[in-house]
Amino acid sequence: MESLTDQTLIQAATKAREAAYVPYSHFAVGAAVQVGDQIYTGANIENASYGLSLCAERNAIFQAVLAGHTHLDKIAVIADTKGPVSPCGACRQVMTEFMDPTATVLLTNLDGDLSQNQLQALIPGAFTKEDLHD
Ligand SMILES: O=c1ccn([C@H]2C[C@H](O)[C@@H](CO)O2)c(=O)[nH]1
Ligand SMILES: [Zn+2]
Repeated sequence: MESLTDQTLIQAATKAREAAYVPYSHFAVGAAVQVGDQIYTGANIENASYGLSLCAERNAIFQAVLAGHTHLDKIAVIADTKGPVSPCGACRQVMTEFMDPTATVLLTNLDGDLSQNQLQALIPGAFTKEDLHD
């Protein structure tokens, strides 16, 4: 089995983005999580009560978790932004729960601008379960 390429993961995020429900912001985001040779996808889903909206990244991550995976290898995120899309703080924190600090976060846009990051660079000093209790 050939290993899954970054382009394949980005394509999955791009396809997932088409299902975004964004009647308020009109800002569609797609995300795809890699676990081994499997891919779980998500898009942002908004609500008339704006604060209940959920980002693409968390929808994709939670799909993977619901399928039984709590250790995720990689995530790709795409939106129609000037440069590579920037995940919100909540999503960076949720990535921290299920990905290694050195795991790759691929951020891109519809023009193909791509930034490849280690998660730890996107959320320095992240709060983790190690910070709980003593
Ligand atoms: O990385 C991001 C940034 C924003 N959004 C969503 C939240 C909201 O639905 C819309 C505008 O903020 O985009 C994401 O899904 N991911
Ligand atoms: Zn977010």
